[in-house]
Amino acid sequence: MAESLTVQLQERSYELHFGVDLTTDVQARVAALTAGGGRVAVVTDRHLAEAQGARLAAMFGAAPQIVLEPGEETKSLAELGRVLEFLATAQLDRGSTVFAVGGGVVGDLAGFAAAAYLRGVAFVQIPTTLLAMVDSSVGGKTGVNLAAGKNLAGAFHQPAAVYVATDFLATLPTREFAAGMAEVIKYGLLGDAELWRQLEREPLTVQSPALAATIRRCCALKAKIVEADERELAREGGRALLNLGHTFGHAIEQATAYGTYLHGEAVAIGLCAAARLSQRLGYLTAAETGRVDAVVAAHGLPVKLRESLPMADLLAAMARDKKVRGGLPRFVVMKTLGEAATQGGIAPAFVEAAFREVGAA
Ligand SMILES: NC(=O)c1ccc[n+]([C@@H]2O[C@H](COP(=O)([O-])OP(=O)(O)OC[C@H]3O[C@@H](n4cnc5c(N)ncnc54)[C@H](O)[C@@H]3O)[C@@H](O)[C@H]2O)c1
Ligand SMILES: O=C(O)C(=O)C[C@@H](O)[C@H](O)[C@H](O)COP(=O)(O)O
Ligand SMILES: [Zn+2]
Repeated sequence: MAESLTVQLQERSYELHFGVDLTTDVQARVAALTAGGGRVAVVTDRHLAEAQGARLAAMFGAAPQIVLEPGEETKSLAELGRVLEFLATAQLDRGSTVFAVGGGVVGDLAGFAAAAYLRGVAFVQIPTTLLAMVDSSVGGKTGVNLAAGKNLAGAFHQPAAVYVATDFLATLPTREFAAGMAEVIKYGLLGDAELWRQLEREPLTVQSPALAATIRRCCALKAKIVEADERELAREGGRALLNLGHTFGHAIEQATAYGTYLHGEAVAIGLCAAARLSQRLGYLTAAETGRVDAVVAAHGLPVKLRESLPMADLLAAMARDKKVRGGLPRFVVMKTLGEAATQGGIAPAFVEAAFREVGAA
């Protein structure tokens, strides 16, 4: 039996359903949609289709399906065009629903396609990676990368529902599970000291009895933040707090052309850099920075760049961060381990020093 949680956003409110399998719940939704005359189409990727093809067939039967190549390169304008053409060929109308079944790449791309197709159709998220379960399937940020930078084109488009079936994780590679843990660690650091202490006491694994409850806890925290600042408009704090570690992390992803680090790995290094910046600003002690490194490493994630990257490339990428205002960067810093804040006016030397300490040249 699925447990649920509502993301309260007036007419855009929706349920997150948590459980194991959830095939019958998804079948029931598809049946209700089609009985009402709606069409459905499925966007997924090749790894998932290979690992969970039987489950996809059980959920969606003969519904039109597009299988994308896995990987961050798929979050592109070219692939967006392909998905839009697929939706048109499948003759989806305004009463139709797109199902995004996969990790954050599928969810971000399919969600953006759903936002753009016919100027907006419904979409449902079925996250199949840890990262997508705790973060990308919730909150309605959709989009693709541009040559100029990460997530530079997109839309806020909330899903109609999210089905979090944790047993999808049984086939997820270990490296991908660890990447999802970077976002879990982020939640602990930005606003859940109890979760942070739990991760410090004992690293979370795919076998942990606490895993399902931890996924729900992260979703509940994200839901609260999104409910308060859906479009990231707050002058301070607000939804931008979910960007902890990302100003550095996105710069690392972009400077390596998305080919070296998974998003979660880049965020992990970004969290370690953000801790160093927070230390320089007088918020964290050296011992606390060490504790951030220790938890990141204990979850199989990098604390430093494997190979040095030119500072100029990283700073150029940071200049395109969405938190920049009037040409000036803003950062998410840790006031303590469990509380974050946004801050502008930080000396560039502090930022560069933090980046150097995690391996930038
Ligand atoms: N929209 C948001 O709020 C938000 C939040 C965080 C991250 N993101 C974005 O999400 C993306 C990263 O998502 P991700 O970490 O899920 O990566 P991903 O979507 O690339 O999936 C990771 C890999 O796991 C495979 N896979 C997925 N589910 C599987 C399963 N159950 N069994 C076997 N293999 C499976 C995929 O094919 C892929 O190879 C990045 O583009 C990032 O920017 C978006
Ligand atoms: O939902 C949010 O808000 C986030 O910032 C979550 C991040 O984990 C995620 O990586 C997001 O895609 C970053 O968005 P961006 O606006 O910095 O591109
Ligand atoms: Zn992220």
